[in-house]
Amino acid sequence: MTKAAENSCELERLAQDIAAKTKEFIAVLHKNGHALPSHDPGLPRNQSLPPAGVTLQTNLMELTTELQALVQGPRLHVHNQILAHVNLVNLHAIYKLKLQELVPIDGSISYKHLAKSVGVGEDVIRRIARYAITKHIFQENDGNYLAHSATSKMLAESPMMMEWIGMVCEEMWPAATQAIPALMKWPGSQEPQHSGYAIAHNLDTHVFDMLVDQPERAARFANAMIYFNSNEDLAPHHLCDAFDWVDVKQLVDIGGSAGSTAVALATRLPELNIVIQDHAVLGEQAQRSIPHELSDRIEFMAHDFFKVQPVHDADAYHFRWIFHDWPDKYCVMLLRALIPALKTGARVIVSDFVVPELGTQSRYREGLVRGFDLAMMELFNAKEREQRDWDKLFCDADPRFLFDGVRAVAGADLAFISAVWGGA
Ligand SMILES: C[S@@+](CC[C@H](N)C(=O)[O-])C[C@H]1O[C@@H](n2cnc3c(N)ncnc32)[C@H](O)[C@@H]1O
Repeated sequence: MTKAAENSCELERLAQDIAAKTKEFIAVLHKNGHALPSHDPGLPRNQSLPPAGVTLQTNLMELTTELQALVQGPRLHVHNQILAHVNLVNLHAIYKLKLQELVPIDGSISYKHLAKSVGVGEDVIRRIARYAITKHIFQENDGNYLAHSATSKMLAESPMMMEWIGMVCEEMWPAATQAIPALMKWPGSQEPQHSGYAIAHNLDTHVFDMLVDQPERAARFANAMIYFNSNEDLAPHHLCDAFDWVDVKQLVDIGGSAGSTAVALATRLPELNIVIQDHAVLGEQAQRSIPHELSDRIEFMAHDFFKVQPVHDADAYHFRWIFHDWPDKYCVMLLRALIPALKTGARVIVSDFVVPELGTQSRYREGLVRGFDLAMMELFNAKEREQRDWDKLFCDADPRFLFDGVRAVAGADLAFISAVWGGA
């Protein structure tokens, strides 16, 4: 078979698979009483799909991404990736001008009125809105009025997602433009301040050390984490299914931010007591997020995780999305800071991505994790790690950490990596 014939077979195979999976997806939605996907803002959203629906959704994303790449051909495929950067210009405008809030939930607003409210020219507002409309964000009525689509309505009703958008547009995006200059300026560096973020924001410390003195930016970072954690595939409660918790009565959640993980664990594990440790600046936000009925089992403690661990003899010490913020040298320091507090058999758990070996998952799924990897590079000169990197980190920190492998939980994007303290 010629190469051209093979490609046409590949296209047809993808199209047939897409048609078959779409049918299955619709059947699952019907079976579970869900509305079919639509851009209509009047239809229900946030339908939590059953596991079969989530799998089909992922399959369809994988297949349609592959179909698009083939149909576009190499030139258009790259061309469209480059053009996509203006999506951030558009989302930044929506965030900054609060357009999602100004458009009434059940009505519309004229461009003229909108322009007056935000103090920007009507022509500019119309251009921003009309680009957004091409991405299914907002819809236009009668040529002069802006109304919600399903997506813009979701933005209006998701303040934490808007915080994430603001964080990406104002903190990460400038950093992204400096990521490669940083690599070239400090080749092979193991210092977190040798990053695109540091150049873009004129910093000589780690991002989190800067945030200590900037409560508003710190709160936006924490809110972005709350948004992430509210997505089922990244929800902290999956950790409950990774281990047998019978013997775990006390856990320290190190770098636990405003407490999403602590609340999720304490809700499902009624015997568990949790200490959240983070910078003092997050204490108030954490106190607010702990429900009254859990307040006798969760406490917040201000603690710098590079200093010696003050909570001795806990059954488990947990780091969620901490190690990927730091180069290896600092991860080893984090583990060593625990040692004086550890009793024999204490478990150290890390909830983080594990980068799959190249080609062992779909390009779509592998691309998501490798995207985080580059984001960690731009922000902190840090990285996501493969399984062997995790093993090595524990080993480099101290051979008495007995690496206990990586656990996966169905439906969870993060993996659960752990080691047991074998020292006396
Ligand atoms: C990416 S966030 C992860 C938050 C949380 N574990 C989660 O999964 O939602 C990293 C956290 O580490 C905290 N952090 C950074 N440096 C720290 C330090 N030296 N001591 C304690 N916490 C720190 C930050 O304040 C932030 O809450």
